[in-house]
Amino acid sequence: MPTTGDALALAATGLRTAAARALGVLAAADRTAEVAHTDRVAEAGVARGMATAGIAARGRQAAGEARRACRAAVAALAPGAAGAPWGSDPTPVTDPLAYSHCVRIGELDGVPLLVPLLDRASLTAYTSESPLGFLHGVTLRALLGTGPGQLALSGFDPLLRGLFAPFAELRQADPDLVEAPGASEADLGDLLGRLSEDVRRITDLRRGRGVTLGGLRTAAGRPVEMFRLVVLLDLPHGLTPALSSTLRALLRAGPACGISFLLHLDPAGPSDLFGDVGDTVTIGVSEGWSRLPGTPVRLDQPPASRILTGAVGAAARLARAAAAPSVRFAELLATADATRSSVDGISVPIGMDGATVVELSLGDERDQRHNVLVTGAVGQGKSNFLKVLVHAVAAYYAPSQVSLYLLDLKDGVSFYPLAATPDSPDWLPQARVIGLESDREFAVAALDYLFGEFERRSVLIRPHGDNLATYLRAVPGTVLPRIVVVIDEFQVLFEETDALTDRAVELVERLARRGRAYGIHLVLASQTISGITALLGKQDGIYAQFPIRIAFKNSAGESRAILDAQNPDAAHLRYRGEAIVNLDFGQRAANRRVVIAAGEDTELRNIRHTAWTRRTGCDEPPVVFAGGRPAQLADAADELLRLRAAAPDGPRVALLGLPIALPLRPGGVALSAEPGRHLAVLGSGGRRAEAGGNLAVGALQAAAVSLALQHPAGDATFTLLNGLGAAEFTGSGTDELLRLMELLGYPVRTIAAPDVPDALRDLAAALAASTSAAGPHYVVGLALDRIRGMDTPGEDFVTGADALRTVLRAGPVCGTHLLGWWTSVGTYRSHLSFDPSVEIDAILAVRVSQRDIVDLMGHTVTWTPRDNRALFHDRHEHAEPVTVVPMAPLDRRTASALLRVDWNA
Ligand SMILES: Nc1ncnc2c1ncn2[C@@H]1O[C@H](COP(=O)(O)OP(=O)(O)OP(=O)(O)O)[C@@H](O)[C@H]1O
Repeated sequence: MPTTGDALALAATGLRTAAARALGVLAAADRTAEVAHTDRVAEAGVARGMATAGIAARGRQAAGEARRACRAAVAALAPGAAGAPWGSDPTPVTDPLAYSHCVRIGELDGVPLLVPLLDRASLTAYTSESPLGFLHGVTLRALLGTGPGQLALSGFDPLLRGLFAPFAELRQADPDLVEAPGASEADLGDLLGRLSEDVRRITDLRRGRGVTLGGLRTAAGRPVEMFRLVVLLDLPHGLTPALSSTLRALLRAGPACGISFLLHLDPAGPSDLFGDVGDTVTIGVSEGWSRLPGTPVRLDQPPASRILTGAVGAAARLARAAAAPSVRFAELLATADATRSSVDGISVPIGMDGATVVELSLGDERDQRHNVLVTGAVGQGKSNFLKVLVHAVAAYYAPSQVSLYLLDLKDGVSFYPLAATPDSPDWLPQARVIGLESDREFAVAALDYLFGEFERRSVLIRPHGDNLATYLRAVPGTVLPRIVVVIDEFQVLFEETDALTDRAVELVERLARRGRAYGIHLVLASQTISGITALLGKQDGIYAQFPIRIAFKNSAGESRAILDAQNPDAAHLRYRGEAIVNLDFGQRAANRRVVIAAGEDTELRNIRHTAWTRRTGCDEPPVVFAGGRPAQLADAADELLRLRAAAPDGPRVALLGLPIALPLRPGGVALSAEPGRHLAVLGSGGRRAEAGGNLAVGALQAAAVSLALQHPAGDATFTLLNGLGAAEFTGSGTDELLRLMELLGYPVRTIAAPDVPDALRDLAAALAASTSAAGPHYVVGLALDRIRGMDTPGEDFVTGADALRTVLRAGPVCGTHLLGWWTSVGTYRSHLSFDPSVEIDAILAVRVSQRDIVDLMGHTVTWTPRDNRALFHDRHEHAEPVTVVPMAPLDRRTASALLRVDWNA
């Protein structure tokens, strides 16, 4: 970077060469320069050069070359927008060491007129007009020409003109960059006092080196201290004789310490108060003109407010990015080789406090902490922290030492890469359960499962003083990993007022309170914990089980909610990724400001891959629940093979979907010979493709195919009663079903809607006459409520509905089972007898209202219809209904995948 001296020399050389070459009047130019030199304005050095250039150029027609020379000087002295006319979108410089030695204030005969500023001088402007436009222009130029976050603004605004209002965004980015201007004499005294301190401190830094702050920064190659521009309005307001002399001292000593002043004086006051002090340039501003010796200068128009706010915004963004401290995750993990033992706890590095690496320790001993609460406003680094924590655990602990249960209750994608994906076959072996876009049901199911694990462990560990470490030492060789349960956006668990929330509160409370003894630790993260009403009253009880509090930047209210009523410090954090880490229930004295490591994607991928290749004895991939995706029958191949192998000895199971429970395993209705072993699918099913297509039809297709595969001997028949129109038949993949069943060896007999009542009458008659089982027969009914004539008596005075009831009553014992879908619950009721539950045990409700659910399943059951979910109740098997993800309708891909399976393996 050229120094000011270089640039001045450059300007002078350019000027002289240009002048000499053009006219050979170097002497005259020098004389002009000399004239200018005697003037106080030109004392400021660069202004002198520029004025000279302008005068020389005007006088000698060497404007072109002189201007070129000037341009080079301008670029060096006033980088970027500091020296350029206002364009439409002035941008800040990005070099952290750049600073505005000079700023442009106008033009002199077509030559930019620069005045020296940072590191060199101060500027006094006399004007009786509003000075704000001029001062904002100079301030903005200084800001844009100085490295991001390297110029701080201080001010005095006794008439409350809104001195720094346009710089509010910079203040938001970093409050240290824009101090709120003072207005009273006391404020001015305080400001000048602090500045005197700064000058003393920076003078100490420079001692013996004879350089300015800018020189010191250049020599060090890094930003040592920042520059400060002090804008004082409406002087001599507030200026006592004592303060005046302090200010004079600061004008002399400040610039070399990086502190320059921009003073506005009212011409009605004492004239030329500071013009003779140090390197202060004085100009008078009047209607856009300023007078230099003998030469009127056209000042630049103040920047338009759009330009001003846009440019300040750009500077603020750069300042924010440049200022944020960053810690590389890889540096923290230098020696991670997955060999740590979790017997006595888990300890992993998460960030830095200054030069100290900060570890997070989870354990049960007196000096350890067992559960963690995390909050932070949107985008402040909470998800990054959870990723860092999970990957640090994977880097230090083998799967035999730690198991991770990871639930994301929002649409977050943070945990997505931990499971195998189409692009990368590896998965994180420490992860046992990954819930992506989990809903409350899945989270509660996971907590239920963990509570089962808690009870299992309690039987083993209780005899050993309820202490995991004692137990593991007493029974060497036992593998009992510590469990870390991470729930992101955990407040979703408690959002409703229903039985599920009650269960969630109960489970979280129990696991938080008692899980520690058995090596179960909770990490609960949320944007907000102040609004969790379900925990009101219990709050102290539950949160008292979370000694570790990690608070990213948030509101003061949230800070007090997560830390302590007396602890608003998370609101004062400045950078994203910075957090208060507090191991003492949020007590303010225990606050530690930590820069959490930044988990960069490639680093995280490498950690996962290493963990995956090292996964000895852990070949089971994690259970992945992707709550937003419909279930696919092709994914149930393992379960189908198991059912097929068990088929000769037990009832066949019609698979319908994925019950939300752990272990996550496809489920359905077992069709034994007992009365009532049929299935009713009720509700509209939903037709939107993005909601998984018609899930009622999908569930029935899955039921048919899964039953067929459980009759390896080919000893079953299938009949389809079709109430669907042609378009819906094809659109719902039912033609695909027929094709697949044919290929599997089970051609389906399809009965068209008008023939259904007769077909039912025939079937009822055959069943009534039969005394022994006629062989398995599955009757699949689609849209049975759309079949006309079900109530019309036939020749034998029997209606289709009568025949249906006979089939339901007489079917199971003969191996005949109905799997039927009714859109309307009312029609379903009218087709069956007074109490349908006598005839059909199992109901899958897809898009059924709460009122109908109460009617069908009892008044204690609550249900909100939603995409991709159904409520399943098999009266015979379960006391309570369960939520399931129904199987999606068949398509060509699923059918091909099913055909590729070797069912006889
Ligand atoms: N410790 C950090 N160091 C550096 N950059 C970070 C750090 N933490 C977060 N960031 C940056 O901030 C961005 C937002 O972080 P993150 O997604 O973790 O925020 P969040 O609080 O989880 O947001 P949300 O609530 O929207 O999920 C990240 O993309 C990352 O670039």
